[in-house]
Amino acid sequence: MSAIPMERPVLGDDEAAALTGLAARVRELAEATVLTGAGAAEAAAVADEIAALTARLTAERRGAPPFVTPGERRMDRQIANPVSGPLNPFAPPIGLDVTSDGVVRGEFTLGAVYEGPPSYVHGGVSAMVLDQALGMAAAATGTPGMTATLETRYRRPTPLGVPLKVEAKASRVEGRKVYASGTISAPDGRVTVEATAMFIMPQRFVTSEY
Ligand SMILES: CCCCCCCC/C=C\CCCCCCCC(=O)SCCNC(=O)CCNC(=O)[C@H](O)C(C)(C)COP(=O)(O)OP(=O)(O)OC[C@H]1O[C@@H](n2cnc3c(N)ncnc32)[C@H](O)[C@@H]1OP(=O)(O)O
Repeated sequence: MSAIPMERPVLGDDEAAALTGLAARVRELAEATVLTGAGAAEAAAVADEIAALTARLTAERRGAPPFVTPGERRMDRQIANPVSGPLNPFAPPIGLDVTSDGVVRGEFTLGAVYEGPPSYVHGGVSAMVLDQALGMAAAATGTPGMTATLETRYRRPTPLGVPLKVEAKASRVEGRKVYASGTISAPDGRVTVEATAMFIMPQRFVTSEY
């Protein structure tokens, strides 16, 4: 049971492009917010202006994030995904490609809003990125599933503000279970985080068209 309904409006190209542009500006706003030295009075004034903008957007409010018509991959319809979704200001967003042999790859840079230990990426953010990449690798086998287990091993701190790579691949499928592994690596090629995961296609989805 979720408070957000399953049914989704599907955006046309123009609206998806406009909302993607809006999300990009909000992403910049989030970074500007954590880095600004504007001072108390200016910060309060900007907060009032942003509240007015939020009210404008909320005037026409959907009950759930919209989808787009997917291309080749059904998983691409979730344009508001918090890792890869260009419509989601919380997402970096990370473009994740799936090769014909099922390897998921992406390059990305994480800024100050994702900081955990000073100057390094928050471990939960790394886990989220890996969950998405490994989940897509699992889905590429033809058996998409929910994360049942996700184990992360943080080998070295992951630096902010430099180009990182994520890579993932499924290793085996056992009925409704898919096992996958992957890494995040730093610009020097050294792995900073390793992950293994198991995804399970819920029984209720086995006969559905998902
Ligand atoms: C059609 C697919 C629909 C999914 C769509 C996903 C989108 C894919 C598309 C695009 C990829 C994008 C990538 C996304 C990446 C991010 C994904 C997430 O963040 S998912 C959110 C976090 N995960 C949860 O919230 C799960 C919560 N848990 C559950 O819903 C259930 O527990 C679930 C589905 C994991 C299993 O439920 P059961 O009812 O289907 O499974 P039972 O029949 O009880 O068990 C089957 C077997 O699995 C084992 N099992 C079940 N849960 C386990 C667990 N957590 N750990 C280990 N084993 C487990 C059981 O022991 C059993 O094993 P034995 O067959 O008897 O050997």
